[in-house]
Amino acid sequence: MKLEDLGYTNEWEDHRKQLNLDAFDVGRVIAEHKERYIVKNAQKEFDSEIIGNLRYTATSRTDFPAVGDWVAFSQYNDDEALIHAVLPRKTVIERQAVGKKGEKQLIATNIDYAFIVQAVDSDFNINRIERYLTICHSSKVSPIIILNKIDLIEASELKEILHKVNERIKDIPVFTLSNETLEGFEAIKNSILKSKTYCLLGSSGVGKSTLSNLLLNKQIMKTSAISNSTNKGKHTTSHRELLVLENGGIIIDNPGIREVGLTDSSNGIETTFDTITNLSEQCKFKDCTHTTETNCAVIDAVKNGVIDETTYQNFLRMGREKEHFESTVAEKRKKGKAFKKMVKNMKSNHSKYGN
Ligand SMILES: Nc1nc2c(ncn2[C@@H]2O[C@H](COP(=O)(O)OP(=O)(O)OP(=O)(O)O)[C@@H](O)[C@H]2O)c(=O)[nH]1
Ligand SMILES: [Zn+2]
Repeated sequence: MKLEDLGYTNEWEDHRKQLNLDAFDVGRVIAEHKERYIVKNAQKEFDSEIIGNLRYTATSRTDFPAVGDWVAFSQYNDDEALIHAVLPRKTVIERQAVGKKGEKQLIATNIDYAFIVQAVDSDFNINRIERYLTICHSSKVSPIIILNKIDLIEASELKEILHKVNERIKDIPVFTLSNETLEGFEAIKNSILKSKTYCLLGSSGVGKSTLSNLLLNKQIMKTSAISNSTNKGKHTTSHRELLVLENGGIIIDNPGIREVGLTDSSNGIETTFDTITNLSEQCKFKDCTHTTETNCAVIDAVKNGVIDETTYQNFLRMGREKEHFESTVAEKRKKGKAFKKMVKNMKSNHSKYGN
């Protein structure tokens, strides 16, 4: 195996040189568990942790390595290593941290393509597809839609679903699949590119694990415990979340990807709903919210049936969520500043009174 087989490119090599990390080895994080990481290079896997300096200078969770990251590391034992730096990320999939408003949590990095998996029976929901598309666009990950479980519906129903999808979603590949009969499987497998990294997005039960097991020929999914020579209590996860497929594609199958929420998606929403964005240039008011204004090109388009009512509702809802997320971040920053100011005042008072 070569580093390239894990997805390494000249781009990262250039970064490594620019950052003066030549003295270190480079490897990819293939699993993470409680701040311990499995880092893989061309030769082997290392049970790793980050150096203190990286820990102390970290200002948020996103400064820590995540599955998919390229890291500069130094080996200190047969199979143990220290991570010194995370190389710049090409793409990032993140979500709002559970229970922590406004804080982001990395789910996986350096993913090239995301399979958005949806089951055509009970789970099928075009709004949800759009939601995942938004996440992909804001993460700079290229989406590919997979409509799974086609064995559970009639051909005519599938035709209808495909029609709906093609009407609402443009320029994105759509595959149909049955993990059960394997219809459509070869086409998906053959579309996978060597040394490119893929992930699977979608609700629970849509068939993501079944598909990745099929792609992996199953054997590789078996979890094998990492070396016993590592200290007790420091044991890392035994589950690899990044795996190389037989045909050279790389897959990240990661439980964190479930329930991916909407964080600040910069212009992700705008990309998915580019019709709406284009139209909004024709609105009478520059800051039109497309909700109650007169001479709003978007509302008119909805009335005339140019824009689907659900797409419009989705657009408004995501806009509200994005706003909410941004305001909680702003609030946190404000609180942080106020706290710092208070500390500073306290300190200067102390020095004034000679304490
Ligand atoms: N009929 C049918 N059942 C399928 C198909 N794909 C998966 N299933 C079944 O659907 C159930 C859920 O599949 P999983 O692969 O575990 O779904 P998942 O998306 O990984 O779900 P989580 O692990 O909860 O995220 C299992 O019982 C599968 O056997 C399919 O194409 N057709
Ligand atoms: Zn408007």
